[in-house]
Amino acid sequence: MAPIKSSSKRHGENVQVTVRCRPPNQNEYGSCWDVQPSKIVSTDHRLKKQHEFQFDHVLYGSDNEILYAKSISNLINQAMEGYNGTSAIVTTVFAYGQTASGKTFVSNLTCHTMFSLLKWPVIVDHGNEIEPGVIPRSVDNVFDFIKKACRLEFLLRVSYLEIYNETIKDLLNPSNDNLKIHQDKIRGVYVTPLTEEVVTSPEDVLRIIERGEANRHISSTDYNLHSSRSHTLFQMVIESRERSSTSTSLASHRRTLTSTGYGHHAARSKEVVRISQLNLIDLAGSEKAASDQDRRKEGSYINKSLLTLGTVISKLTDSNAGKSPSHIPYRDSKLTRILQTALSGLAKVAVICTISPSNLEESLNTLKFASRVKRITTHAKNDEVMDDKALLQKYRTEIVELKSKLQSTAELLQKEKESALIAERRDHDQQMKLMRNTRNAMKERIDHLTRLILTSSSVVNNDLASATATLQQQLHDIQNGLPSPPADSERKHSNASGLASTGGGSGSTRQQQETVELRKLLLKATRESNEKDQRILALEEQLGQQTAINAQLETELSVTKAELELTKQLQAKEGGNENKSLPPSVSQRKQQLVWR
Ligand SMILES: Nc1ncnc2c1ncn2[C@@H]1O[C@H](COP(=O)(O)OP(=O)(O)OP(=O)(O)O)[C@@H](O)[C@H]1O
Repeated sequence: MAPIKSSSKRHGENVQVTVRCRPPNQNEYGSCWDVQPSKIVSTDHRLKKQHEFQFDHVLYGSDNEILYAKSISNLINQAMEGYNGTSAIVTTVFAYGQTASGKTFVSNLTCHTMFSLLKWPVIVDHGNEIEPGVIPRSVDNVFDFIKKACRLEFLLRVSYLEIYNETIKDLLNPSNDNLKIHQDKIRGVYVTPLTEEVVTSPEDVLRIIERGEANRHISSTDYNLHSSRSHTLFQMVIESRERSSTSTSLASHRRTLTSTGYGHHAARSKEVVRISQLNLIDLAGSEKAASDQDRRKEGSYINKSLLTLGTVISKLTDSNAGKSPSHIPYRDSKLTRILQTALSGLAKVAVICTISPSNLEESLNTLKFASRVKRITTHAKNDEVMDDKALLQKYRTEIVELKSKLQSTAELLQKEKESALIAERRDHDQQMKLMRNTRNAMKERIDHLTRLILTSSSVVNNDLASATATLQQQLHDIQNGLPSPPADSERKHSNASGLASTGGGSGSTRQQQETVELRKLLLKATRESNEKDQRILALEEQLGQQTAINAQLETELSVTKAELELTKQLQAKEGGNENKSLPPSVSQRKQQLVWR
């Protein structure tokens, strides 16, 4: 992916070097060094001559706050805002020194102290009281900066790797233990495939470091109880851009997409995403041969890569001093290859060299290394990148696109909802109509069936209903002064009784007559019905009595049969006449049964 726009400005400056001499531990007595604010002088008479070195800062003791404030803080702020207030840079901080001289104490990556470090207490680490080191302070600084930078927006991603025995391992994904180094014009030298995690709080960062620390090679050696057996690189990529370009409105998005190019400066500058890189490196320390075989093997890899680092620094110093440029062996070790961008002068670099107070020879080597590094001139490259690799830009674009999609989806959804409501209402109406029709049909069917089933009361009701209807009709006719036609019942009754309708009598008289006749009919029907009911009741009672008698007879019959059987058996024994021997009760019962 080619960058849309990248601009570079160069400002030459020396690497910033700080030397810190740690206090003696319980096995050490006194110090071979006289430490002054920016100068360190050897005081040991074993040396043939006195050595004196000048650095940006020379410190003694354990105060990490002063070390951070003097050597690092400024650099981190520059990384965040872009120095000269215009652009972003690559910043590399590394700690260099012999084993057990205090490099890890400076960077302070000890995982079990990480979370308490955020609260800035005095921590006890391996029995020593320590303060938070460069890494937690830098993380805090980064987030403090973001809090105050109202006109900018940021996106931070971090990675964490180690170089152990010349293989590169992803500390955030330990199964990825043979990472490769690549280089291109846009990204410079980079390691791949390396896990990068987007972070949004200091806690996020420290949690990630803690995860990485758990996978790092740390062992006990002859010189240090918790010795780093690998070089580690903690990297934070800081993307930033002007907040005015964060407008995520659809209109502005469309303007951006349809813009014919980025030629117009104002329009272009709004879209610029600056990418800074902050590299915090904790080197393993040079050491003499260890007694343990594994430690010896690790030590030889550590020493070899540090030696290559020394050679690279020497060659760089030579070329900076105007001597004919020679081949710089960056590729001779993974460490120098990874540091190539920083060491070749395209970064702002701060080196913290640590020395032990009593180790003369090793400390002298460290100080010589430090003074060589001090002579290197770097040219921090200001990258203004409009590249679709910039996550910030990518995420913003995605947000705008998603918002636009969300809006159209919401509109579509609303329309769908409305048409669904209309359709639903239509369906509902149809269903209601259908149900109403079904209900009516059912009602009609019930009425019809009810009418078909005749009962005494239904018949009486029918008669009453038709009589009532006739009466109502007649009443209606009377009220309207119309001659009322004779009712069916009346006609029947008249025919039956031989009376002929005169047709000339007054309406009310005829009406009264008809009413009387009807009443008679009703009374007769009711009487008949009552009589029938009574007859039925009497018959039911009779039936009940008969059933009871039958039951009694059944019982008696079975008793008699038993008695008969008994008698027969007795007769058979006695050999006598049947009639003669029948008991009187049995003969009587026989007669009763016959009679019944
Ligand atoms: N400035 C200091 N003040 C007090 N104690 C210190 C200081 N620097 C280092 N120490 C202590 O010295 C011991 C060794 O320090 P540290 O582990 O940081 O050394 P190192 O250079 O990282 O060693 P290695 O290269 O073996 O990892 C630790 O116990 C540490 O607490």
